[in-house]
Amino acid sequence: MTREFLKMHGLGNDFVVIDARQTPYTPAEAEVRAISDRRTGVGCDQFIVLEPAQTAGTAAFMRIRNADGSEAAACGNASRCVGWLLMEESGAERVAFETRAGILESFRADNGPNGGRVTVNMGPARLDWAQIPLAGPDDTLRVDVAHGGFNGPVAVNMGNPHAVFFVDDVNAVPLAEVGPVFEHHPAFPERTNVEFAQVLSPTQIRMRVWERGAGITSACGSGACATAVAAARRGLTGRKADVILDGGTLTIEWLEDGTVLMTGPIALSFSGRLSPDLVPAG
Ligand SMILES: N[C@@H](CCC[C@H](N)C(=O)O)C(=O)O
Repeated sequence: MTREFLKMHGLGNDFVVIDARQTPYTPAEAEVRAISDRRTGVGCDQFIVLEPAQTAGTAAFMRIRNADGSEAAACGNASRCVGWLLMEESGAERVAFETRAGILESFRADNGPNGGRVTVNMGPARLDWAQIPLAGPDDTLRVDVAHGGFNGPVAVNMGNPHAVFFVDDVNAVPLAEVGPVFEHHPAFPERTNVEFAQVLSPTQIRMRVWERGAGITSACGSGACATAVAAARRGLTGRKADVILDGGTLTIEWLEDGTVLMTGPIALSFSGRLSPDLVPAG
């Protein structure tokens, strides 16, 4: 059976979205990798499957797979895309849906072109070493890892692990070289997303990302949240900041209740049908 899909993105961080609320779909790792492949498949950073809601009051369960087939508990940009889809479907101004990281609430920030800007509450930023998780007790404000002249990142869990390095010049960071080293560093037993951030002002941060399971992407929503939380924890910014990524800008606010709001544009690029050729035999 072939499946219909939507291709969506937030700031160029792109997703194949499959609605499996009526007909179950649990693709194997090899199938996710084949569909995510940009040369031979549809191509995407993350592969999103909407499953039936598991909790009363939620519209769906959002399952998140990285391009390498691994599963993630959080994806900020896909959450904004899925929030928009579910609001379009119901006509409601707010929607709640579930991820492995918990129940998220999303609402429209404005009604601009092609979906406008959408906000999602990503839930609490978790800051204890065991919640990141780190391999052992350490100060999450300056984790004891170093490579290639970079050291002491701030660790934040936004439903998924992040290591945020503050640097003087984000454009000078050899991301493709150092990103995978920190992603697979033994200090992070579940691997980690890796962000390099340059504070431009108390309300503006420039950030580039190496995503766990996907590599360099043009934006990472949970990474932008982690970066804003990390900057506020270090006293470099206030609790609200614009995070400027390669693909555009997200506005992040770390609320006093510990949860994090993220606002930015979403876009629906096209829809299609998966070719059976993309499903590896066996
Ligand atoms: N692009 C995402 C994050 C996707 C998951 C991440 N690579 C992980 O493995 O944790 C976002 O917008 O947050």
